[in-house]
Amino acid sequence: MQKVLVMDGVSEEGLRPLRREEDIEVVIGHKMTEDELVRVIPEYDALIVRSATKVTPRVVEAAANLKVIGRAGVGVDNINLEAATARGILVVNAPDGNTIAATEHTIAMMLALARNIPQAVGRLKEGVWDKKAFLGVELRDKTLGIIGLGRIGSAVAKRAQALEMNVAAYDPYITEEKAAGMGVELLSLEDLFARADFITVHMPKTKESYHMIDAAALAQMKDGVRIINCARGGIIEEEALYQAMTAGKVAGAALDVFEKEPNTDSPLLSLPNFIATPHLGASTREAQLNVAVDVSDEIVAALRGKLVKNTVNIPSVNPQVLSAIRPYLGLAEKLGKFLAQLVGGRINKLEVVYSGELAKQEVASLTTAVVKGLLDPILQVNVNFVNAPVLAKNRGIQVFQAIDGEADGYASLITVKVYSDKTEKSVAGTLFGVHDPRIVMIDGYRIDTVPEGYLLYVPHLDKPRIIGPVGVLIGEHNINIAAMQVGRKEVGGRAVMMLSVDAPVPGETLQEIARIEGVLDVKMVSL
Ligand SMILES: NC(=O)C1=CN([C@@H]2O[C@H](COP(=O)(O)OP(=O)(O)OC[C@H]3O[C@@H](n4cnc5c(N)ncnc54)[C@H](O)[C@@H]3O)[C@@H](O)[C@H]2O)C=CC1
Ligand SMILES: O=C(O)CCC(=O)C(=O)O
Repeated sequence: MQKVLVMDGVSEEGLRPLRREEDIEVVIGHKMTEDELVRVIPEYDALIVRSATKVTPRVVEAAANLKVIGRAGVGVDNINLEAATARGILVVNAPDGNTIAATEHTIAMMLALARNIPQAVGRLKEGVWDKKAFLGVELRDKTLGIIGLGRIGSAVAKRAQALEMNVAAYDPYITEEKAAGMGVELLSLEDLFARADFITVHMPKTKESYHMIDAAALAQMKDGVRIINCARGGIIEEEALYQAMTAGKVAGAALDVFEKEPNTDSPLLSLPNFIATPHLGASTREAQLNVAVDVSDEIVAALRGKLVKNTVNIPSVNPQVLSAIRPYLGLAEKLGKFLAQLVGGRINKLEVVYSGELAKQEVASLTTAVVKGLLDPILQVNVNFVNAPVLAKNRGIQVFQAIDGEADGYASLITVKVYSDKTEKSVAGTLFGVHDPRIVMIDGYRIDTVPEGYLLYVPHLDKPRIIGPVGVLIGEHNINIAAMQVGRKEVGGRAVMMLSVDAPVPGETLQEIARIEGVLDVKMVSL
């Protein structure tokens, strides 16, 4: 039975995909301190959170059985990705389900800001009919500056255009053509600050975006600018915003998010032209159902080892690419595992070259599979697709990936070369048909070996009275030889013998084989 802990009031209805799995137990958690979460987390295989629960390094460290963390929403800044990745815990999110909710909230905040709606409602509820105090501004013909033109930013742009606003954006990661296709002018940040009457931010909180709107940025803006943040607290420096509002530089601001949440004592809340909501951007019935269903589907897939679409800490692979590379994943991992057992010394470099049909695919996941295979026999920790690249980096192993059109007559070929401080070794593999993996080259020697079970690798000199004695020694230990191939480049030169055996050959037999005249080395490999 796998256990999933669901925090932060994720929609119960949306948990249906999890609830219908008989071998998955869903536990609804109440609000917990970090210490409480640290205490209970070892029991769980999966954790689902919104933004309230902080998945800190301590929580991750304690999570002995955790395989996946699901964020029922977009932003994952409450999850320590570095710690999760190092522990091999997959992090997934639900990036599409609340786009419209956050977009509509942004538009609602902009309109509320322009027409002082929250303040007017407050006065009326106090019994004051005050028409004069709440003179607003129109949106038509005003310039809206959007910082971050992703899912929500573009949906905001579309709605602002319907309100007859001029829409400009700053987003260093999208092309001018893409923005132009939305009828949005892409500007530098300075130009956006200089031109916008309203500014709304829609990017994640990163090192780059943290306090992006600070005193210096505010000083570059138009007098009377209005600012909205329905993305993440911390993008706007709140103290600087407070100063700019009291100085009259900023005519109004609307925040759905604060640097510290919950937040009920921000000085901003005392300003009459400041409005705020308690992180309600995603709080619609529809969005909460969408994100809960999406994240539940992802958790089920992750626990079953199936394709997960919205991975945050490993590259997502689109389904078409995945179906092309999936048959090679096992082979790639075995090539790494094979070399790990052949190469001696401290590994410092790995090269993976893809040829033939595979050279046309996105092969990053195959390289991760090779790294996983290479590290698995070496490390004590659990190596998986999430932590393999980090573990390689931490051990100083440089990983290079290249493509080469020539597949040496095969439909596709994966060639892996490993360098250590003592030696270098290479192996190449292919698939015959769809399900038939083969090692076809070792150190440039042609061979044809099924990468499975126990393999004996014996480089030797190409001369009589070597193959026979090796076979006899193995037979004397009652170990059956299932297959044997020899590869050589020239008669009488060096050659490679590969034997598939039905059981591991004991150490003393390996030593006896090594003593046969002409045998250069002997290694037992288990795949
Ligand atoms: N208030 C709420 O309840 C909600 C908040 N959000 C937040 O909204 C934000 C945006 O979400 P999506 O549009 O779905 O994300 P997205 O990933 O589709 O778009 C983000 C955009 O920001 C751009 N960007 C990244 N760094 C930037 C920088 N330094 N300067 C300018 N642009 C930058 C990216 O190129 C991308 O186009 C996220 O932080 C998310 O957490 C999302 C949903 C609900
Ligand atoms: O779950 C929520 O209410 C917040 C959603 C959010 O901030 C996000 O999806 O990034």
